[in-house]
Amino acid sequence: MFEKRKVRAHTNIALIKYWGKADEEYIIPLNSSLSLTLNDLYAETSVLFDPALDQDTFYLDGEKQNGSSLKKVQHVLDLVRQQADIEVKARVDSQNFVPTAAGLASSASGMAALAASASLAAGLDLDKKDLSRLARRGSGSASRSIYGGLVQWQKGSNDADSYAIPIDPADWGLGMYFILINKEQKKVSSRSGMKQTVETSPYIEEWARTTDEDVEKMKEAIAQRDFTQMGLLMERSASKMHATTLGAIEPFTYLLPESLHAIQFVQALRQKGFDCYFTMDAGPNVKVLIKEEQKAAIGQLLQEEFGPDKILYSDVGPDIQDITN
Ligand SMILES: O=C(O)C[C@@](O)(CF)CCOP(=O)(O)OP(=O)(O)O
Repeated sequence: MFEKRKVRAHTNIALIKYWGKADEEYIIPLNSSLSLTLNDLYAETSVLFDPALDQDTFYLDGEKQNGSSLKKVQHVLDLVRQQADIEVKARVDSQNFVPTAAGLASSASGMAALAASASLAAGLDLDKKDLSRLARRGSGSASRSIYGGLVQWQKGSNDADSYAIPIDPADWGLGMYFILINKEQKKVSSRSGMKQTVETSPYIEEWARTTDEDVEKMKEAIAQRDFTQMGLLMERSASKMHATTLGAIEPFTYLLPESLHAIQFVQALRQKGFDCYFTMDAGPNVKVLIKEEQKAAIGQLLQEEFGPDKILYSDVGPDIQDITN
């Protein structure tokens, strides 16, 4: 009756950030965003709808999950059951293929892989647009992991028109370094961080108003293959996003002192003539967009400064893949 399906989806890092929801239930964002899908960080998720099960079960890296992570998975399973007109419970197994370094597993790849494997396992054959919409309901940034390369999540205004579209395969020599900052403080999740910011920060309106414009400028820079403009727009977006949290009540920041050190080191490399630009998300790690041709030189300098175990590299990743064996 039902067969198990398995999908691999890759992590994406936003160059122009998604930060804030216009609608919490449908995860409609305040602004459009634009990301780069990465090859070396991905999730593989399998789903089997099984009439013998009396409840959904979810295993993450072999550990049975309960609480909020199970609820997020069940939310996507319920949407799939609605669309497929079935009531059957499912077993979900998800594995994160990220270097053991903490804080790199992203809900984006996991939720995108879940949306695709669950819909296939329920007998639905959604196109990429509808897969992106379904993944979005699991986690906003997951809507972008349906595609490889450079991807825009067009904010839309409702469930039907808020989804990602591929912008550029980015097969012209881009790459990204991760500087892994050790984490002392408990991480504020992106979901709760953006909620608090939307509700209390005076800067959120300006964030939303200017970010759609930033997406258009980024698309122009991509079309021109203007790496410098891409890098500058990316740094401004990350800085603007993190500025909004400092205006929240109560103020908070994802930056640790080591994050600032890393940012200043990246900017110092630029003064020395390297093409490298930073970005940051809802955590202290610093990501560095580079040209693949400078990978060795920049990598060596980063490893010397931060230690080889704190530096990871990924080149550009592909669309989601059905890997049902
Ligand atoms: O990725 C970006 O555009 C920027 C961020 O990573 C933060 F810096 C936001 C990711 O938010 P997500 O985890 O998707 O939130 P959800 O919709 O509440 O699940």
